[in-house]
Amino acid sequence: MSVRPWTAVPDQRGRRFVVTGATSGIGLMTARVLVHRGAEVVLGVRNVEKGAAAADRMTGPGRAVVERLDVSDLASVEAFAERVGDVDVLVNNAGILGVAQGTSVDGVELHLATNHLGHHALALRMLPRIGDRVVVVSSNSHRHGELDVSDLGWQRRPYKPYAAYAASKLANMLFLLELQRRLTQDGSTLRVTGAHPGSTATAITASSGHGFFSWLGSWGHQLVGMPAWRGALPTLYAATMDVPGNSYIGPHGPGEFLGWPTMVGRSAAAADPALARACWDASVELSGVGLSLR
Ligand SMILES: NC(=O)c1ccc[n+]([C@@H]2O[C@H](COP(=O)([O-])OP(=O)(O)OC[C@H]3O[C@@H](n4cnc5c(N)ncnc54)[C@H](O)[C@@H]3O)[C@@H](O)[C@H]2O)c1
Repeated sequence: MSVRPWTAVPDQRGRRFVVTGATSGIGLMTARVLVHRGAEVVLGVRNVEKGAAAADRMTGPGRAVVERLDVSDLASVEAFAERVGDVDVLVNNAGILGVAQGTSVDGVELHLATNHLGHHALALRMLPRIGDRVVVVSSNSHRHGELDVSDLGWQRRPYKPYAAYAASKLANMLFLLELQRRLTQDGSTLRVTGAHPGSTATAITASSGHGFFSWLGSWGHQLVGMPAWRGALPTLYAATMDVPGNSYIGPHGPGEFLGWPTMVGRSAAAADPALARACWDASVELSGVGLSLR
């Protein structure tokens, strides 16, 4: 398959976005490009000083505003969703990888709480005020993910940081599938799209493990990973181009490293409607937030 180079993010004047985790890496670059193309972008960030410094460096006809958001904390998600107002697009980007076993303030395993559950709650709380679409930033690591909905806290299995990351990224894919299914069933025209950045040299490996192999993996990632502008392209494509709901956009090219945004495949588990429903039900139970379009 030949895929044409794409960097032409359409004019975004008059459009409003939320990007979570916009102080570094792919989220920072996504927000920066959107502001450059004329959008107003709400940066949902844990550290508002860092957010303000990032916003100051964004130039263009658009503008960036900073709002506090700890996506691993369901109370913070609720407060953010109440403050943020109407948007066209929510980009669920914030993420952590390979951290030591731990739980969020709500008692949920940290990868699941940050990468999936907080974003599930955020999207569902904001949905009545979203005009166009929700973008789920997942990863092809979802292919290695196994989601045991009866043991989301890793109580009955030995905890493995990368397995927990992959499971949370599979949960992202299942959320994409199930939210789109429910919206379509309810007659909504809202779209849900997914993105896989490809291997990108960002800070995400900085918090993962401290052993030799973690260090080696992190170092290798920095050495061979794409620059953040390139890793942001699938997200920008999924957020701004006219693609159908449930599209999953990633780089097409040699391995994970180069290539231009296009539709890419997903694992069988990520397309399993029964698993998507089970993940949805478990997430609603943990977060207390379900689907309401009003
Ligand atoms: N870098 C890669 O190779 C790669 C590959 C596939 C998928 N991804 C995905 O891309 C997304 C962005 O990652 P990145 O590589 O830019 O990493 P990064 O570490 O540079 O950025 C992650 C951002 O999320 C924020 N964040 C983390 N926990 C948060 C919380 N509780 N509340 C609010 N913000 C929080 C961080 O502060 C940071 O701004 C993640 O979802 C990741 O899984 C990255």
